[in-house]
Amino acid sequence: MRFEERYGEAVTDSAGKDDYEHHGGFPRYTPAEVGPEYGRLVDALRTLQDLAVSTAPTPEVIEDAAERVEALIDLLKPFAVPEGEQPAGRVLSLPGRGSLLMLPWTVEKFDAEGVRSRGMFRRYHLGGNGAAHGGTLPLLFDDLFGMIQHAYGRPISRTAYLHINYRKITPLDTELVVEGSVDKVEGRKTFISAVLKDREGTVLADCEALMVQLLKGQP
Ligand SMILES: CCCCCCCCCCCC(=O)SCCNC(=O)CCNC(=O)[C@H](O)C(C)(C)COP(=O)(O)OP(=O)(O)OC[C@H]1O[C@@H](n2cnc3c(N)ncnc32)[C@H](O)[C@@H]1OP(=O)(O)O
Repeated sequence: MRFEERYGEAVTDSAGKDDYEHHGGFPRYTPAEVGPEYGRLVDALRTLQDLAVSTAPTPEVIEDAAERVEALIDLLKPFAVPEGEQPAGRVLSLPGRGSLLMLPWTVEKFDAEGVRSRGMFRRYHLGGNGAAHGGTLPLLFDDLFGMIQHAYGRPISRTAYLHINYRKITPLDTELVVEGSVDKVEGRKTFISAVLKDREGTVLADCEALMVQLLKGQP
C-alpha cells in the first residue's frame, strides 16, 4: 500500500485539527496531488545530479548540456509559485516527498510511536572514499524529526540543536534504514532521537535533537 493511502488521511486529519495560531508564521502545508509524471521528473533530475558530479565530459558535450539545461530553466521559470504551493516536499508517496533537496528515502512507518524511512545515499551525496558526506546525515535526521513530531501531533517547531554520533562509515548505493521517535515533551520542547542502520542492523549513526514549538508569529 502506498504511503499516501496508508497515512495521508492521518496527516491531513492532524493538519486540519491543529490550531494554526500555534504554528508560528509558517504557511499551511497540505499534501499535493500530482500525476506519475512528477515522480518521473524528480527521478530524472536526481540521476542528472548523480551524473553532474560523476562525469568528465568533453568541452563540446559540456556546452551542449549547458544549453539543454538552460532550455529547461526557461521552460520551468514561468511556473514559479510561493512556498507551500509547489508539489516538491508535499508528495508523501514519493522518495524525499518529491523534493530534490531531501534524501530520496521512502517513509514506511508514520505514527505517534515513531517514523521509519528507508533508502540510499547516492553518488551526489559522496563525501570522500566512497562514504556519504557528513553534512548529508543531519539533513536526513532533521527532516525525519520534522515528520516524527508531526506524526506525534506536535505543532510545527524548529530544531534548536541536533547532535549526531557518526559511528561507522555510511556507504553509498546501499539500502539503509532510519527510525526515530519522541523521547519526551516538556512544554514547548520536544526531545527526539533516531538511529541509522544498515540491513544487517549495524548502527552507522545515531542522533538526538531538541525541537522548540514556535510562538504565534515566530518565523
Ligand atoms: C506534511 C509533512 C510534514 C511537514 C512538517 C514541516 C516541518 C517543518 C519544520 C521546519 C524545521 C526547521 O525549519 S529547523 C531549521 C533550523 N533551525 C532553526 O533555524 C532554528 C533557529 N533558532 C530559533 O529560531 C530559536 O532559537 C528557537 C525557536 C529554536 C528557540 O527560540 P525561542 O522561541 O526564543 O525560545 P527560547 O526561550 O530561547 O527557548 C525555549 C526553551 O528551549 C530551550 N532551548 C532553546 N535552544 C536551546 C538549545 N540550543 N539547547 C538547549 N536548550 C535550548 C531554552 O532553554 C528554553 O527552555 P526552558 O527555559 O523553557 O526550559
